[in-house]
Amino acid sequence: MSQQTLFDKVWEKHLIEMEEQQLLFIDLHLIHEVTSPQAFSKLREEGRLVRRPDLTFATADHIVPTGERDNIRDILAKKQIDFLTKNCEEFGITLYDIDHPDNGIVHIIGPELGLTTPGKTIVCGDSHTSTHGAFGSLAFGIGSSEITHVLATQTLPQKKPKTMNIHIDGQLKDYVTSKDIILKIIQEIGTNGGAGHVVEFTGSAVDDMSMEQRMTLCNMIIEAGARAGMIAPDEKTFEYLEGKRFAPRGEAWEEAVAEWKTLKTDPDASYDKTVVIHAYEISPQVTWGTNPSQGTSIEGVVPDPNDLNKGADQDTAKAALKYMDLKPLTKIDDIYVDKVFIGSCTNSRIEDLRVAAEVLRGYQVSSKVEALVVPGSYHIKRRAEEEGLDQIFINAGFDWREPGCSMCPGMNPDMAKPGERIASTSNRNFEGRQGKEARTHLVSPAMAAATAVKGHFIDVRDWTFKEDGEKNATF
Ligand SMILES: CC(C)[C@H](C(=O)O)[C@@H](O)C(=O)O
Ligand code: SF4
Repeated sequence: MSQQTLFDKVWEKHLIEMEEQQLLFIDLHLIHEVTSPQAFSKLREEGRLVRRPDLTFATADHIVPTGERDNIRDILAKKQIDFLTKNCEEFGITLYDIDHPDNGIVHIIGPELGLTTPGKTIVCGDSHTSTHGAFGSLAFGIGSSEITHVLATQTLPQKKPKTMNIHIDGQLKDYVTSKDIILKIIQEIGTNGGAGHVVEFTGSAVDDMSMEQRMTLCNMIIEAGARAGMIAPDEKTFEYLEGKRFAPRGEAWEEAVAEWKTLKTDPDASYDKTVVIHAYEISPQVTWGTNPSQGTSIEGVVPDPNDLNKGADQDTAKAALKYMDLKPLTKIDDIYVDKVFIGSCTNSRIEDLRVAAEVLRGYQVSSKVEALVVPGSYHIKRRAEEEGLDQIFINAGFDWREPGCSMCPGMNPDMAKPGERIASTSNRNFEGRQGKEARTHLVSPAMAAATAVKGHFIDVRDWTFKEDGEKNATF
């Protein structure tokens, strides 16, 4: 039999038709309040039902207020929430609504409820659906008409994408995380570098990563234009999933694991494209521009656009510096921020909160900074509170919130003011993303915590620990 990649195996297993347009069976359809209303309206218009409500799950996350839960931003937002509730009731779909104990960001709750498992095809009307690929599933974002199609038929016509391997070898330096790696990858291959491809991450650095770190990696590969990201399941994947609510149990679990173990790229299978990254060369990253590829390491400086390739690179860098109000050659650690946001489907899981709390313990947020930490789900919130992380954040001067997308998309009351500069653990730094004229710098949770204390970017690796466990910052 011919040698296949992980992607080929999952794709083939779900193929229903192999004509020009290939038709895939969809194992899991996730839904949120922003992109589903139109799709349900269309369904109603056509007099159709949801084909597999048992494979469809919904949550409210984007417009949800993380302070007072009922402080919904505007009439449109209120309508979206009400519509989601009504649609789920009418079509028999499980909804983790605003106050449900399982509520959270869609890409956080899928894995933590065990809905996301290896080998599944998973779709959602949301670009960061790629997150679920960390479990060896084929997971990607879809548009509104595709949502209708999946609701009505549980299938999706697709053109087969190409494959790309990003091989990350070597060991990560302390306090360097998969967020730094993915920012570096996007800098290297560009915001279009993955276009038309499903990326499989391999290499010793990926093997060493926790499931949460892997999710961050897959979450952001979409910012390099890729269709999806995938990582072959291994013992860590099985350990993460065992006992989760919707994960198989008993004999079914044993059978599932045996099948999941076959989900890896065969030794002689080839990819259409391969990129190699050395993990040990990577430092904590900070973006300076208005797309995720415009970034550099914490030891670096804001580039001089004139030093970049003439043409598009120069033009976009010039426009970005103007919007970001940054001068060429400014040292990254000389950039001061007004706000710090720790949250989003990229970096709001328990390990993200733990590392940020570890950096923060015993310190105070700078008096010039407003800081906000938003767990990705109620499960994470409760877990963090059990561990006392909330107290570390609160004592340091952070606001401790209810779960939701919060300041990531600027679609709920958590917004930055015009001109404000934010160190953010989210995934997009586009113009206006976190509020009109707001300026976003993407960083890891550890970097965000250290920046909150100093008031400007700082290399979190300068945070050292005394033997008695007390903090001793060496800056
Ligand atoms: C609202 C939704 C369509 C959007 C997406 O698809 O990514 C949002 O989640 C985002 O991150 O910008
Ligand atoms: S946290 Fe941000 S990136 Fe993730 S789904 Fe919500 S808005 Fe999109």
